[in-house]
Amino acid sequence: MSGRNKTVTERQGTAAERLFPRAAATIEFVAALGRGIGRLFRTAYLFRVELLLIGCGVWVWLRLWNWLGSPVTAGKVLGSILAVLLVLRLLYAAVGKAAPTIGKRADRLAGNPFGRALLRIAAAHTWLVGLRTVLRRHRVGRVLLWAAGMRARARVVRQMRDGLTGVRFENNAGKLPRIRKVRTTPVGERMTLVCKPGQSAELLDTRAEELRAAAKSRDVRIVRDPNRSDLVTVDVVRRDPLAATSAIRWDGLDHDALSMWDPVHIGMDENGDPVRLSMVERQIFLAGEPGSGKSSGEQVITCHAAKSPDAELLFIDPNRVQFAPWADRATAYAYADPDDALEVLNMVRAEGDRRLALLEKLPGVQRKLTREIAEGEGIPLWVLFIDELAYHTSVIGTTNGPFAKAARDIVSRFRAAGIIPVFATQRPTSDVVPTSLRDLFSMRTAYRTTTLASSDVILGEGWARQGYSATDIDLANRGVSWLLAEGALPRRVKWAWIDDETISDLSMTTVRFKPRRDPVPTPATDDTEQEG
Ligand SMILES: Nc1ncnc2c1ncn2[C@@H]1O[C@H](COP(=O)(O)OP(=O)(O)OP(=O)(O)O)[C@@H](O)[C@H]1O
Repeated sequence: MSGRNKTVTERQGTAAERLFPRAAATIEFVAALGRGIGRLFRTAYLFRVELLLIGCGVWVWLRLWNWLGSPVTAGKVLGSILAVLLVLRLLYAAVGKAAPTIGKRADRLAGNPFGRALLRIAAAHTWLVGLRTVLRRHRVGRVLLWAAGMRARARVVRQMRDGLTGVRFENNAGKLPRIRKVRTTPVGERMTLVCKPGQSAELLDTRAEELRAAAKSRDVRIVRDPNRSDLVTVDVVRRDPLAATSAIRWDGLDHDALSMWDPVHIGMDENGDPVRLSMVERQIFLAGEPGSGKSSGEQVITCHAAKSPDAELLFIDPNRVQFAPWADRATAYAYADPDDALEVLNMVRAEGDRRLALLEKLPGVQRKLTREIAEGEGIPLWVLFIDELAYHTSVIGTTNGPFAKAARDIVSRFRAAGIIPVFATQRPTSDVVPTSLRDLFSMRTAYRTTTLASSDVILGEGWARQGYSATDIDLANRGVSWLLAEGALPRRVKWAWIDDETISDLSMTTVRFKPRRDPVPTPATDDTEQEG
C-alpha cells in the first residue's frame, strides 16, 4: 500500500509545479527540446565528416545543375563520377589483397595479355602505397594524408564508442573514457583515451577482443602510457603494410666500406622508413619458427660487419651451411663440434678480459671501449654469431653446461669491451635456452611463431596480450619480425634481403677488410671442416 501511495505522490509533482503548473510545463518543454537538440548535435558531430562530404556533394551538384541547365543531368553526371570513384576504391582494396599472390606468380602472368594487365595494376598499387610513404615526408603531403583519413578517423571514434558502450565500460557515474586524440597511422588509426575514475588500461585490455570486433579491424593494441596511467593508446590495426612488400634492398650494398660503429641498416618498418640499429654495446637475439627468416636477418648484420674494416667476425654455426661462405673473412669458425664451439667462446672471453684489463690501465676512468680508444689502440669490434643456439644448449649440451655458461658470461660481461653477440634460435623456451641468458639481450626480434606463449617468450611477458604477437605475422611473408629495441613499443620490421650470390661475392671481396693482427688460432681448422 505504501508503495502505491508513494507513486501517487510522485505524480503530483513538486510544490512549485503545483503552484505554477503552466510555467512548469513550459520549462519542461524547453528542457526536453534542449535535450533533443543536444542529442541531435552530438549525433551530427559524430557524423560531421560524412555531413561535410554530403554538403560538398550537394554543392558540386548545384554547380553542375547551373552549368548543364538540368538537375537530372547534373545528378547523372555526379552519380557517374561517384560510381567510378567507388569502383576505383574497391579495385585498390582488392589489388592490395591480391598483390602478394600476383607478385609470386609474376613469371606465369607475364605470358598473356590479361596477366600483364594484372601485373601493371599491381605495380600501380605498389606505386600508390609507396606514394603514401613519400607524402608522409613532406608537410603538404601530411596535410593531404590527414584530409584523406578524416572519414576513417570519424568512423573509428563511433566504432570505439559503440564498442565501449556494448561492453558496458561506463564507470559508476555512467561515463565512458574520453577520446582525446585520433590520428591515422600506416596500419590504421591510433587513439588516445583518457580513463575516468574506475577505469584503467588493464580493464580495457580485458575487452580487447570485443573492441577489435567493434572496430571491424585485424587487431587492437592497447598500451598504458608509462607516465600517466589514465592515458591509454589504442592502435586499431586494419592493414599490414609489410604484407605486399617485395624483398627490401639492403642499402649497405651502395657503400664500398662500412663501419661497425655506425648503425646497421636492417630493413624497413611499417611506416616505410628504413630501420637502423646501432650494435655497439648491444646484444641482439633473433628467434622464430623454422624458415621465418632468422638466418637471413643474421646475414644482414654479417654483411655489414664483413664490410667494416673495424670488425672481426666469429661464427658458431651448427647448420654448417648458413655461414660457410664467411669462413675466410672470419677470425674463428666452429661448426657442430661442441669442443670447437666452446673454444670459440673461450677465445672471446679471453679477448674480452684482455680488453677490460687494457681499459683499466688507460689513463683516467675508461668505462667502455669507445671509437676513439678502439682506433687509437687498434682494437676491432668483435661480432659473435651463434646460429641455432639451442643446438649447443639443449641438443648436445645442457642449459647449465659449459657452453651455456660461457655464452651467458660473454653477453653479461663484455658489452663494454666491444663484443657484440648476435644469437639466433628457433624456440627460446627455458628448457632450450636458459632464461638467465635470454633476459640479458637488450634487443630482441620475434619472427613468426605458432603460439602467443612463444612470442612472449622472445619479446617478454605480456606483449602478445597487448597485440604485439608474432603469431599474426603472415606465414608467407618471410623476414617480418617484431623488433624490441629502442623505444617503448615493439616495431614491426621487414628485414632486408641479401641474395646468395651477393653473399658469396661479399664473402670473397671483404676478406681484404679482415683486420690485420696476429693470427688467432681458429678452432675449426681441420681439413674436413674447411671443405664444408
Ligand atoms: N627478409 C626476407 N625477405 C624475403 N625473403 C626472405 C627474407 N628472409 C627470409 N626469406 C625467405 O625465407 C627463407 C628462409 O629463411 P631463413 O633460412 O633465414 O629462415 P630461418 O628462420 O633461419 O630458418 P631455420 O630456422 O630453418 O634456419 C629464405 O630462403 C628466403 O626465401
